[in-house]
Amino acid sequence: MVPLLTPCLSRGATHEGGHIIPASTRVLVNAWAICRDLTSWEAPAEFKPERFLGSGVDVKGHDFELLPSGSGRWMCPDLLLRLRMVQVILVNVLHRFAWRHPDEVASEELSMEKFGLTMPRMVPLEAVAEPLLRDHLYSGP
Ligand code: HEM
Repeated sequence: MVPLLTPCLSRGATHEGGHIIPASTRVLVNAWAICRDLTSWEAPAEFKPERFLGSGVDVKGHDFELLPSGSGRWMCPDLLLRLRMVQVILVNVLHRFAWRHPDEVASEELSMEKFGLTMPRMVPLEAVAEPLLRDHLYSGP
């Protein structure tokens, strides 16, 4: 995740969410804080992908409560490719391997993030992959 979107400069005076933004103001949108806002999300810090089932909220920049790739003219041009790649990679690794963590680890420890330009994990994720298919299906062409 990228916590702060690309800095913008207001061309004219405007107001947003009760705040006055004078002309020529440098504005940083805090996407991290937006997607943890309790007025939009229930238990935002919990990993609950099912919250999106039937919600109509997506990541393509139309829903301002969730902006992992920004929005509008300056949003990330890689978004659509990335959405496809995530599906292809995830389906492949889940189909071919059973995954588990090597040790007993509390789930809170697993989800901790480190702040920066991007937000890497606090503790690197270790995972053990056990093949689910027959051996010859893992060899190259
Ligand atoms: C997980 C991977 C990625 C994430 C989370 C991500 C996220 C973002 C975000 C949040 C922005 C700022 C959008 C805004 O300010 O409204 C951005 C901009 C941008 N991203 Fe990505 N990005 C990713 C991967 C990539 C890749 C692989 C490329 C290139 C191949 C790329 C190219 C760009 C470019 C060129 C911009 C600037 C767009 C502009 O200002 O016109 N991104 N990205």
